[in-house]
Amino acid sequence: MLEIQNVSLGLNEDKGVEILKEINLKFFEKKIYVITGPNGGGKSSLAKLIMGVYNPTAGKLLLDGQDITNLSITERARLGIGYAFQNPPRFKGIKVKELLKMAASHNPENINICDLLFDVGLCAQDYLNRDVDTSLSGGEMKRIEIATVLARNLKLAVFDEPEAGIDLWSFQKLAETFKNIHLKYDTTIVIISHQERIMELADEIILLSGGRISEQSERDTILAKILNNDSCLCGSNCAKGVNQNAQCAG
Ligand SMILES: Nc1ncnc2c1ncn2[C@@H]1O[C@H](COP(=O)(O)OP(=O)(O)OP(=O)(O)O)[C@@H](O)[C@H]1O
Repeated sequence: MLEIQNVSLGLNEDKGVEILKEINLKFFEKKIYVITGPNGGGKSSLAKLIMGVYNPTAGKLLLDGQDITNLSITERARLGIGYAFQNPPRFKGIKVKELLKMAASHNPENINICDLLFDVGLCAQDYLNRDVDTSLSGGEMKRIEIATVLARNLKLAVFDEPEAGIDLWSFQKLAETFKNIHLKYDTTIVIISHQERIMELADEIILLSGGRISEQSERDTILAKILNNDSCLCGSNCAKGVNQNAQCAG
């Protein structure tokens, strides 16, 4: 469905510093992919590249065979690629039902906004007329953001650290929400996350470090490696307790 072919991304002025290097990935229909790895590894940059916020300095992106490398965010959104923000924006003066109706405006007959709220664990009666402002808690806002992504009936939805700012209890519910979405909707889901509970939902886990894919495998194989490995994931082979007198390189 979405294919990333040999993509690199340079972000400073002369594009000399590569943040992503020779990335090759294929995302298939109706699967959940979790991208994980150390801070600064390139996860959010990869998400922005899929969205069209960044254009690659080399390589191509194909959606169902169509070259979308140079398409804008809006053009990609029209083709069914969407993104859920780490900190969802609040919209003063807009009610939850209006936000969801706007999101569903391309396929209003097929979307029941009450069902959508139910799917993300919110009671329609309590939330339809709430303002999308700071009166909503972080967890409620995240759920409403996920509901807007679902309302758009996307081919591919990217969620950047959906767990950020969510308390443990709400987090368990959020993980269940993703599970239910996966059962009910055809959307391919790409989640950027550091959380084991989210990684457990994945069909495949992609480990990104130093701008490269250091591993990509089905969930159980890679999860076992991550959880049993006390060496760091940065790709420099630094292991706990080894050579304690070593100076940091560079
Ligand atoms: N606009 C930018 N200009 C210059 N450097 C950038 C820019 N955006 C990101 N970077 C750098 O690129 C690298 C990858 O950043 P990115 O945000 O993609 O990492 P990440 O894996 O999402 O990290 P985290 O887990 O901390 O969210 C980092 O070293 C970051 O400082």
